[in-house]
Formats: sequence, structure tokens, C-alpha cells
Amino acid sequence: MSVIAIIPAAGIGQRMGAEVPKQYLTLLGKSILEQSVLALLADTRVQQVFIAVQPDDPYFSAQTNLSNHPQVVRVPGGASRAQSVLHGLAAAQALHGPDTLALVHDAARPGLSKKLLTALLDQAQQVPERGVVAAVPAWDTLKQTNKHGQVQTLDRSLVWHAFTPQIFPLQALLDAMMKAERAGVNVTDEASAMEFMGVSPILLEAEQQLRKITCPDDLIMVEALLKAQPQPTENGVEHS
Ligand SMILES: Nc1ccn([C@@H]2O[C@H](COP(=O)(O)OP(=O)(O)OP(=O)(O)O)[C@@H](O)[C@H]2O)c(=O)n1
Ligand SMILES: C[C@](O)(CO)[C@H](O)COP(=O)(O)O
Repeated sequence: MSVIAIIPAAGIGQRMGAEVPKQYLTLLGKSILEQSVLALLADTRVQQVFIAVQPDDPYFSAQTNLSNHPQVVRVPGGASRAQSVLHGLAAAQALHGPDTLALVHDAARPGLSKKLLTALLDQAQQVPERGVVAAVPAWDTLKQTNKHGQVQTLDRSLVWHAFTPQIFPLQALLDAMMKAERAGVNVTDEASAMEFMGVSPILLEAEQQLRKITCPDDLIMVEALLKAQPQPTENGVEHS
């Protein structure tokens, strides 16, 4: 199955509190958005990248490595992440056939390694109907509260933090997100829409560097983790 990518990048980064939306902050010499897109294009199976940005976004056109990239398509973002993703899926559906996988990846997660992307795509192409979600297991003890303030401890061996990329068949995902939104489901990730339709995605363990950059501390942590990665040398041999 061919693969396209949807990058929701139409947020304002309120929790980051920066002068510009966080996807345009600089990380290791490039914007966070460019880092995330280039990470996806490292696998040649990704044929096209649909980036959802606010219609009045004044920054994207200056990202010339992206706005001039032959595989990148700009689409209008929406009022929510789910709406931005839906706009991207609809644009992709108009250009790609029914046997297409949609990989959705937050612009705010620049730490996607080629190793993990390869594993995610391999898994998704083996069992496309289930889809695959990058995730990390919960390590802390987790508590759940109810509206009465009662606290319950969860079995953390059964709990994961869902990240992105999340990969599903394009048509099935578009249908699921439209139906879940219409049913009033709080669609905060693509898997929740697919689960609403009865699909149980495969969770694939991801690295901590893939955490979402939400607040200033996240940027410090992700930059430190990426700097600690082995860097390829001229002869291509990696060293730490
Ligand atoms: N209407 C929206 C809101 C968010 N996003 C994107 O969804 C991803 C994850 O969302 P989040 O981390 O919440 O980003 P923001 O909404 O920008 O952050 P905040 O909630 O702090 O404003 C980000 O890449 C963001 O740009 C989007 O495409 N469209
Ligand atoms: C999709 C996601 O990154 C999975 O953890 C997360 O749900 C996005 O949440 P946000 O509030 O839109 O950042």
C-alpha cells in the first residue's frame, strides 16, 4: 500500500507561550516543523506530505524548504487538531487511491527516528486494517479521579501514552473521524476515532525523544535527547 502523511501544524502553541507558534521555533538549526517533515521524508515510502496550517499563517511560506518542496502540499487547518487532520485527509483522498495508508504525525513531535518510522511503516503494511500507533508504556503510578474527587489507581502494566505517528488506511480513517466527530466523541488522536469504529490498533513502543513539544521544558528535553544521538560520520559509520 502507498503511504501519504498528514501533518497537523495549525496550532497556536498557547502552552509554549512563545512569540511564534511552537512549530516555527528553532530546534538544532531548523524549525520544529521542518524537522518533523524531513524525518518523515527519510523513508521513501512516504509519497506526499499534506501540512495543515492556519489559512492566515504568515510563517509557512518562509519555510521555503517545505513550501517549495515537490512532495509537500499545504492545506488549511481547522479550529481543532481533529479538524486540521480531517482537512488533510480529504485533500489526500482526492489525489490518492483506495489502497493508501495515511500516516498522521504532529508537527510538534520532531524526534521521529528513521528506525522507528521504518518499523511503524513495516508493521502498518503487514496489518493495515488494524493500524499502528507509536506509544510509550506508562512508568509512573497513575491515578484516575472522578467528578466526586475519588481517586483510583490504574494498573500501569495496561496503560500506554499514545504518541504519533499513527497510521491507518486513508479511507477508513476519514470515515471514522467524520463519524466519531458527528457522534460527539472527543477525538484527540486518530486511534480514538478508529477505536470508536471497533478497531484495536497495534501499539509500537517509541523512544522518549518522540515526546510532544508542548511546554518550554519539552523543547529543552527533546533537544538534549536528539543531541545525544549518534551522529553519522563522512563514511556513514555512526558513532556516539
Ligand atoms: N487547530 C489545531 C490545533 C493543533 N494542531 C496541531 O496539532 C498538534 C498537536 O497539538 P498541540 O500540541 O496541542 O499544539 P497546539 O494546539 O499548538 O498547543 P496549545 O494547545 O498549547 O495551543 C500540533 O502540531 C498542532 O500544531 C492543528 O493542526 N490544528
Ligand atoms: C495526538 C496526540 O499527540 C497523541 O498523544 C495528542 O492527543 C495531541 O493532543 P493535543 O492536545 O492536541 O496536543
